[in-house]
Amino acid sequence: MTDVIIETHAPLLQARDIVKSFGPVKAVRSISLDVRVGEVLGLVGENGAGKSTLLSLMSGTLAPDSGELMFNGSTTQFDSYRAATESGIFRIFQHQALVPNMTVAENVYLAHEKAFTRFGIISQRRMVQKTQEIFDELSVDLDPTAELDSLKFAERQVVEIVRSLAQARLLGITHPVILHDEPTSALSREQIEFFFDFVRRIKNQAAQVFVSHRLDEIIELCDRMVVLKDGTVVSVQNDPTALTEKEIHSLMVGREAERHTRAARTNDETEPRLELSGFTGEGFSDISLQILPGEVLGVAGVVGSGKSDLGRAVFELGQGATGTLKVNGVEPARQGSRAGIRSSLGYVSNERHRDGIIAGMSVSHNISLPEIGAALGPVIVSGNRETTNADTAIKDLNIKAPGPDTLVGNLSGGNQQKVLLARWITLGSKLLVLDNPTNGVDVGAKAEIYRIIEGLTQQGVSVMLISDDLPEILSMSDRIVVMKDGKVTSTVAVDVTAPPSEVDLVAAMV
Ligand SMILES: Nc1ncnc2c1ncn2[C@@H]1O[C@H](COP(=O)(O)OP(=O)(O)OP(=O)(O)O)[C@@H](O)[C@H]1O
Repeated sequence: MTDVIIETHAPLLQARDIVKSFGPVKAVRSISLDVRVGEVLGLVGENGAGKSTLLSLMSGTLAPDSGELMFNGSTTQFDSYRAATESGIFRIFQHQALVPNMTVAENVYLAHEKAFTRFGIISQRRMVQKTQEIFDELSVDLDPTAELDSLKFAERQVVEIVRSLAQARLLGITHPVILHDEPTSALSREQIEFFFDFVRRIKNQAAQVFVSHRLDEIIELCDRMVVLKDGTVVSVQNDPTALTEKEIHSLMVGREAERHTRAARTNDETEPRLELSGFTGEGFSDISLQILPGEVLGVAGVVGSGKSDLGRAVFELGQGATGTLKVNGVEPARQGSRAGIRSSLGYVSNERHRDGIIAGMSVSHNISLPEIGAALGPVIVSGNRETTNADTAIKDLNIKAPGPDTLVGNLSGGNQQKVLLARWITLGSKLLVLDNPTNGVDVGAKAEIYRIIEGLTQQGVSVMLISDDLPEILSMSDRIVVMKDGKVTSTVAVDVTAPPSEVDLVAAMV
């Protein structure tokens, strides 16, 4: 950790009584808050509490219905994200806005090449030099000439933040506002340390807001914390370290989170639901494992260990892979994901935006998609059944949506994730491959999802739970396989009364 002497500053960005509704949904009801240079302000709240809407209002993607934004002491109105960045407000998303096959320096000055152009020629040398200067100043040990692709995810995130600082300087702005929107959800613990260290190091350079569902991270990183509930600020805490996760959660919802404890597997069927032997494909090799009916097999490993590749390959029934894959004792034809669905497999990917959700479709259509997608011929899903299924899912998974016809793109991130899970539950899949299924889901909803998974396993559903969330994998799994460099390096049986510690699991992972 780097020690930084923090200077105190006047508020850089202020929201005053800001209000935003979407039709009947009051996403933000009269919120006022200050963001200051020298601090990281944590923003927490349940799924749908209004965090993303507030960030969109502060960064010009949404206009408030009423209320005002003050930047540097003057009332401001940004009519686009571009206008906000030109004033020095940057939002950093989980899905990085970087260009993979360009160099680090080119990414840092993306869309600002003009500053390095003379007589129509871009001076790469000056761009690299400027990037190196800023890296030196911020003690960033990265090569400006490296291709972005060669960097780890957390390093790319640092490049994105440096870009905000560098571009602000080009525009003559001394202190930008940096809005970190759930930046850690795709990071391993080691990468989180690296990222946090950098965020702390730039405290005096920018005013930073940090949104996360991981309350331990809020306690670890943030100097102040604002708790949102139903679009209002319900609490401002000047020292989050004085609180426990449980206390923060009770501020968020008005009750304390229950820690999930699981009953041991009761199913006594012995024919494996899934059996892999010598299973080899892109990103993993020689995998041998079994999952029994009603069993949760946790798959742990650092980012890049091959666990996500393995999960996807199982769902695709080993298309393009070698070795044995059996579902219920039979080797199915390796025909990809549609055939996987027909073999009663369900899959939640860790990239909900890339291969999960269809934002422009309703909740009910999103839920019935696999049924339609997997069919060999035309299929009729009655509108009534679709609506009933969606109504049930909304109730069971506590999806915050006005109704089954709501477009999924209009739901908060965590609620979109619940819609993805609902697909497979509705379809009655017997083997669920879940890759970080509670990514972006709040603590309360997580407990609901765990209860649902447990209910499914009691009905004989098997689960391959791939997760970077160690408490999740430890509390949900009957057995855990640990992967490293594409191979299974150990298998741990979990005794529900005395599960292994996180430290033991991490030691096996690295
Ligand atoms: N474009 C939109 N159209 C309609 N409703 C919307 C839209 N964007 C957000 N909402 C609604 O506004 C409310 C607040 O959503 P928001 O995305 O701000 O929550 P959040 O706190 O960021 O949640 P999460 O933690 O799940 O990301 C939710 O009820 C959501 O469904």
